Amino acid sequence: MYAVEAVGLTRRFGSLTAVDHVDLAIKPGTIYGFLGSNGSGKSTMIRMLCGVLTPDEGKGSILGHDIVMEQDKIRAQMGYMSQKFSLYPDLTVYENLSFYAGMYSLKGNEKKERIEAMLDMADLSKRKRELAGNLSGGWRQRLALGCAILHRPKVLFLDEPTGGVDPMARRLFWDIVCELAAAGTTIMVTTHLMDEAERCDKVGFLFDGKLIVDDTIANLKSTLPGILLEIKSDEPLKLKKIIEKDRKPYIDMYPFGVALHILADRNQLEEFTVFSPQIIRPTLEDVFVYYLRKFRGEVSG
Ligand SMILES: Nc1ncnc2c1ncn2[C@@H]1O[C@H](COP(=O)(O)OP(=O)(O)OP(=O)(O)O)[C@@H](O)[C@H]1O
Repeated sequence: MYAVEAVGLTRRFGSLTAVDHVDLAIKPGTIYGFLGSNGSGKSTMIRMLCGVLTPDEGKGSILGHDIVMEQDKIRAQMGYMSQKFSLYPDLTVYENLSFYAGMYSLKGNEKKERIEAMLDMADLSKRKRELAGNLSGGWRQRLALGCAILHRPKVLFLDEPTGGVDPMARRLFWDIVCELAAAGTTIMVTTHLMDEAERCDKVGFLFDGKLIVDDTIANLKSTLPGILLEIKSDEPLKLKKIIEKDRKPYIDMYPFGVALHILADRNQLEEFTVFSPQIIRPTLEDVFVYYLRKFRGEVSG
């Protein structure tokens, strides 16, 4: 049984199709990274899976339970941390955890134990009497995670959990996420950051509400066609124009920071020797650029 499954899941807002017939099948214990530019539909997808929004078409299930009809069976097994961490700024760290414990119907010793475990996990024991509103970003984020996993959910949705958090706090957060997954929790997490995506077992890439990539990182990198060349240049756009003018053959070509990346077949390599290219291993960003350009029909080769 899949931990998270969707078949043709669709949601419209007026004439806009925010999520467009998305299929997903995520196995238990997976960290699934959900990527895509602003407005591509990631939050809408997660909000449908969490039962906050009703789909217009398609079906979804969490641990085999229908996301529309069986929310009561899902709620106790699912955690959700939204973009705007839903903490109460006027309550202390402890009171926030206590409030969420109440929402999950945790009582007595179990409630106490779980709150202590979360304070420990988030390294917040010394700050348990501080107001949540006074915590800095990284602490607030870990408190929000603590509130979302108090009840030991089997499936956890994290919607851009590390926005506005410094790199050190991000790393700590991800260490916790990886530990949860190693213990069997299925995690679906949205991010804009490639280093975070690299820590996922599988990634999905949404564009205009459509899922255009859905695979393991290793598979995605190994199925990129041809060989990837990097030509360092302060003016990659100018270099691109020169190569286009020379009508050199390639599969795809695009500026990449202070370089030009060219995907080429092995037998096309010698065409580029004059530019002293390096053969490089594709990054996840190269993979997304390729699939996005292919989806838009912009890949020439
Ligand atoms: N409640 C709503 N009413 C109308 N339009 C909405 C609503 N929620 C989302 N949208 C629109 O649906 C599209 C997808 O939004 P969504 O928030 O799912 O994208 P996203 O990929 O999560 O973006 P971001 O990375 O900025 O969070 C956007 O065009 C957004 O404006």
